[in-house]
Order: sequence, then C-alpha cells, then structure tokens
Amino acid sequence: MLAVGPSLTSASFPFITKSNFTTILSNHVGTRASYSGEAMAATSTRVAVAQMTSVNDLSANFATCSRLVKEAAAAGAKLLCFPESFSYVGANLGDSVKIGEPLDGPIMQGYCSLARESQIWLSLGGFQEKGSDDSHLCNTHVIVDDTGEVRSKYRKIHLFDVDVPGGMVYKESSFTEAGTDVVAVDSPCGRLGLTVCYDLRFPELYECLRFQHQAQVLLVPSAFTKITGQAHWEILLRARAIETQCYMIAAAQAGRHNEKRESYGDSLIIDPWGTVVGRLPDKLSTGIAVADIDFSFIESVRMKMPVDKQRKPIDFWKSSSL
Ligand SMILES: O=C(O)CNC(=O)[C@H](CS)NC(=O)CCC(=O)C(=O)O
Repeated sequence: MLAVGPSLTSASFPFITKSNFTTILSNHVGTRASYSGEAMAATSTRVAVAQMTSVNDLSANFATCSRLVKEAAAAGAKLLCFPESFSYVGANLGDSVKIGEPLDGPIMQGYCSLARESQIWLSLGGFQEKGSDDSHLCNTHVIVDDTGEVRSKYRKIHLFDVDVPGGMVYKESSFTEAGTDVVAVDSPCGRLGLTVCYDLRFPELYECLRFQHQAQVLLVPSAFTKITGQAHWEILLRARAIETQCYMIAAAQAGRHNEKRESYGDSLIIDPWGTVVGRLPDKLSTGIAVADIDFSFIESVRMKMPVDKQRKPIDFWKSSSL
C-alpha cells in the first residue's frame, strides 16, 4: 500500500531518507538562543509526524509503523506521532470492535517493543482499546516512552456522529464509548496534551490543556474525511496553535483504505505562532516529517503576547452583556 511520493525537499533541511517511498519535509531547523542566557543550552527537541494508509491487516500496518519508527529514530526524533487507527482500519462497520484489545494485549505490546528497540517515544493515537463490553471500544491515544512503557492514555471525548455534507453518515458512538478525562503528560518533547481527531472541533478541550494542564505540545492523531479535511483541517489546526500558543502535531491517515473509505492526509507540525513547520502533503501516502520543538520560542511567544494573564472568565462576559 505504499505510494511513491513526489520528491519534495527543503533547501534549509538537507536530511532525506534513503527510502524512495518517504520524503521528509521540514522548514523548522536550528536552535534559537537559550532563553535563560545559558550558552549552548539545548532548547529544542526533534519530533516526527507519520502519515500512512492503514488497512484491515494488523501485521501489514505494524510493518509500515516499524519502518517509520526506524526512519524517525535515524532522523534524531525523540517522539514519533502516528495517526488515528494506525494499527487497523476495518473494511466493514464493526470490524474494528472484533480486533479490540486491552493495552497490555499483544497488539500494543508489539508497538511498545518498537519504541524500546529504537529508543523513541511514540504517540499511538486512536488505538482500538477493548471497551467495557464485547460490542464497544474506546478510541484511545496511548503515549509510550523510549523504554517501551505506557506512560499515559487518553480516551477520545468527542465521538464522530456526523452526516458529512456530500459524504457519508458516521456514528462512531454506535461502537465506541466516549472518554471523560483530559490528559497531559511530560515528555522530552515538552508537556504533551492528548486529543484525537474530531476533538479538534472543540476548542475548549485545547484551552483546558493549555491553561489548566500547562501543555506545550498538542497532539491530534486523525483520520479526517476527505471532504471535511479539505475544508477545515489546516485552518482548525493553525487556529488551535495560535490561540493556545502551543506546537501542534497532527498525524493523518491518507488515501484510500478500502473501496468505501478514503482519508484526508496533509499531516502537519505547526509552531505556537501558527506557522507550518513540517508537512506531508495529501498525495504522499506514507512517510514522516520532522521539526524541532523550540522551548525558548514557546516562552517568547507567550511572554510577548500574554493571553494566559489577559483571559477573562466566561461569567464576566455573561454578566456584562446588555
Ligand atoms: O473508525 C475508525 O476507524 C477510526 N475513527 C475515525 O475515523 C473517526 C471516527 S469515525 N473519524 C473522525 O473522527 C473524523 C473526524 C472528521 O473527519 C472531522 O471532524 O471532519
């Protein structure tokens, strides 16, 4: 299922993988001066975002992920972020429920081994975690550290029950239990805020991750529909980056999974000023892009435009209207 991508390179970033199937594109390089004034202090960490076309074959998807993990580690990334449903996309409604497993089951343990072998943190978004009964899953975003330990898990709060204009009707809640907990976790790439796909349309979750949980990097593993992705994906992601002053890492499923299903690619890494610093275009189905998380840049954006201190509680607006 690998597509040969066009040869996109960035003049400012000379690293290109050996594989002809993968293109790395990044514009965000170089470490800015240390904020605290310490000479040569490392203020940035490299991250990678993966794009893939998962299918209804657990071992084929695992093989693709395994290759991308090695590429990300070779590129010096400390964290690689996979899209929603990285391990499996069913061909028929309900197929994914049949392969649901707990986090200590063999599927997730296989991915933990990849993290351990390549000594890299993994964001494994949209894992089909077995739910509370045999007919339900949780759509779970799992963070695994570089020793292969599960560090954190977030269960998708907003389920995709949507009649896509000009497209299909989705009812994720028919086989998925919604989560309730907001989750952030520390990592070498900063404090990560965990979300999944359709959550992106609910800015209050991202606000909560930034202003109550002190997130610095917001993760949005996704499998957006072609129609909604073309219309909304980049705009929503850049808006979340700008309003939260966080990096966004949005890994996307891309291309055709089966005869019924196609996703909108365009995996993105966006900086806290809203600039796209890493991208995998929709037509490139499988690969990684890398960028540097620059902690001094986060500090500088937040210090110069201190929206955290200037925010007014919603009650203020209610009581003062009219
Ligand atoms: O079912 C699976 O295999 C994995 N889950 C998904 O693909 C989910 C639920 S169906 N998709 C989305 O949330 C798309 C959101 C979207 O496209 C938008 O917000 O516009």
